[in-house]
Formats: sequence, structure tokens, C-alpha cells
Amino acid sequence: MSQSVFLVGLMGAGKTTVGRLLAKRLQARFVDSDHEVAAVTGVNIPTIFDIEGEAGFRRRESETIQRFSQEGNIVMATGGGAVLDPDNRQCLRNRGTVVYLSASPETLYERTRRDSGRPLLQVKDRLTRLRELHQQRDPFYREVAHIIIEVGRTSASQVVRQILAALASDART
Ligand SMILES: Nc1ncnc2c1ncn2[C@@H]1O[C@H](COP(=O)(O)OP(=O)(O)OP(=O)(O)O)[C@@H](O)[C@H]1O
Ligand SMILES: O=C(O)C1=C[C@@H](O)[C@@H](O)[C@H](O)C1
Ligand SMILES: [Mg+2]
Repeated sequence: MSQSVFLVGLMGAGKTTVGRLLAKRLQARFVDSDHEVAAVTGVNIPTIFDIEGEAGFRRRESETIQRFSQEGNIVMATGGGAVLDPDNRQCLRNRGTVVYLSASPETLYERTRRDSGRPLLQVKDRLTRLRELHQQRDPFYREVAHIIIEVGRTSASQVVRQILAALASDART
């Protein structure tokens, strides 16, 4: 495979988990956009938000997406909010196959309950926040995606199998 795969979706959809497994199956390099942003700055994402605000984080995220999407044969887990930027959407859509891991706010709520590394979920009512983010972003994920996978009750390895099947019947790969 030389066509890169870009995973998009909300926090907890499984982009990092599925992306790592998918990259192994495709013998491609795995890149996690959040991880790369943190590595460049030397601090974690909540600290970047504290110091530079969300806008500073988004600038760094866009740079990361622009840089890595130029490489062929990668699987990239993008940050949950990467699709908010129209330039990011265009870049992802043109440079690879975009897969939307689509999940209900309730599923995302369950999956994000043990992790405190997501600044946008540091609120009292996490489910309401996830519903708002879902309503706001779902149209962008759908706009940018070539492939949409519903990930509700599906294990990560099943999701990988579904993506591989969809890629096999996709003209771009
Ligand atoms: N298909 C799945 N079934 C059940 N649990 C899953 C599945 N995929 C991921 N998980 C679990 O859900 C949690 C969130 O997954 P992950 O960190 O991969 O999401 P993400 O989309 O990368 O989120 P973020 O945008 O915040 O980085 C993890 O605990 C992971 O083990
Ligand atoms: O949905 C979002 O806006 C975010 C998702 C995470 O992947 C990180 O990129 C960060 O916590 C912001
Ligand atoms: Mg992730």
C-alpha cells in the first residue's frame, strides 16, 4: 500500500487504538497526531492548552497534519478536532483515504471516563459536552470521509477488519 490512511472521529472513537493495529496489518508507519504535537513541545496536551490555548494547539496540530500527510504509506490517527480546519480537511481528503470512526456520544462517554488527558472533556457534564461536539463535528467528519465505519459494539480488531475490507474495495488504494 502506498496510499496513506487517515483516521478521524471524536475523542474515544478508537483512532489511536485502531490506527496502531491497522498500521501493523498494512505494514505502514503509524503516526498519532496528538502524540507528535506533544513530542515536539515536550509537554502533554492539557499543558499546551494551558499555555497556548486551544488556538495554539490547533496551529501545532495543523502543522503536524500538513507535514505527515505528505509522506506516503502511513496510518495517521488525527486529533478529534482536526477536521474543524477546512485546510486540514482538504489536505487529508486529497492525500489519502479518510476513515471516519463513528460512535454515539454514549459510547464515547463510556470510553473516555478513565482518562483525564482530554482538556475539552474536563467539564462537569461530560455526556452533554460529547453530544454538543458530536452535533457540531459529525457533518465535518462525514464531509471529509471516504469510508465511514460504525464502531458502537465492535471490538478494535473487528473495526480493523472492516476497514481492511472497505479499503480493498476502494478505488484509491
Ligand atoms: N472498538 C473498541 N471497543 C472497545 N473499546 C475501544 C475500542 N476502540 C478503542 N477502545 C478504548 O476506548 C478508549 C479510547 O480509545 P482511543 O484512545 O484509541 O481513542 P481516540 O479516538 O484515539 O481518542 P482521542 O481523540 O482522545 O485521542 C481506550 O481505552 C481504548 O482502549
Ligand atoms: O476533540 C478534540 O478537540 C481533541 C481531541 C484530542 O484527540 C486532542 O487532539 C485534544 O484533546 C483535542
Ligand atoms: Mg488518540
